[in-house]
Amino acid sequence: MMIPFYKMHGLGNDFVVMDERTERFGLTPARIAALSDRHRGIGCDQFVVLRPACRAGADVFVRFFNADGSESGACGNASRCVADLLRQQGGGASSVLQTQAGLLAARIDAPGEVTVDMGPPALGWRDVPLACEIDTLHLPIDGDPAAASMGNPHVTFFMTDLPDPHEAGPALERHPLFPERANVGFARIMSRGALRLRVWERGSGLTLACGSGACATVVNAVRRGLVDRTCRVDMDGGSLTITWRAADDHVLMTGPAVTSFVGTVDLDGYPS
Ligand SMILES: N[C@H](CCC[C@H](N)C(=O)O)C(=O)O
Repeated sequence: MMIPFYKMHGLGNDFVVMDERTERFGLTPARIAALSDRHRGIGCDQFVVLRPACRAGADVFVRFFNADGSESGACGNASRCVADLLRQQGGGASSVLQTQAGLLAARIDAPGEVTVDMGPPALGWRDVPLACEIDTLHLPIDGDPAAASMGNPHVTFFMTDLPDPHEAGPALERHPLFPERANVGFARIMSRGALRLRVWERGSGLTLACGSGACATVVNAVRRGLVDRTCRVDMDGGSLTITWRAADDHVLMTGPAVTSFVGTVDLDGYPS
């Protein structure tokens, strides 16, 4: 069964996008993980599935899956890519994405430049979620991190020298304090308007960029009084501009979206 897919990326955080708006392809977690494998499959950080929207005002329902097959409520870089894909398919400059974390408004600012309203952060311990009632601004973990949710769990360590995320990332991703695991951000403040970030992502490992991680990191940095509400986030793959808007508590994320290629894959060769 030959199925088309789009290969896309946001700052090198890459995706396979499959469109199930008219037909289902039996995309189980096992099949998604096999397709996401960089040696035996197509290869990607996240696998994105489009479904018909079922909430009023939404243009499409988008589901995000990590390379290990686990599902996430949010994926900022992929959200920008889906918005650009809708534009390529004849949509206008504005679209609304239905996600597990809520409705996201997206706007094409210029070709390949997209702003997504990621909605408000969730800052309570149950929201992240954490395993017990704890102040999310100072977690009882070495390095005194903060935690926040952008529809997915993020823990942020503020440091002067960024470590190799491969060293501490895997254990922190699965720390007992995070019952749904966590995306682990390592951030260095450069000024009131800029920070450097590397993220060990839940279910995918180190990526070149993490959109929801950039949002959560700016939120946590503002909460700590370290940066202003509009901040540039520099990651290995490039930079995003994040604004945590005081007027409505929403977090806006602006950055690129790229279609690398379109392909087809025979799903019969992958486990169901
Ligand atoms: N690994 C994340 C999902 C992808 C997030 C990242 N790629 C982004 O751009 O937000 C999680 O399991 O919550």
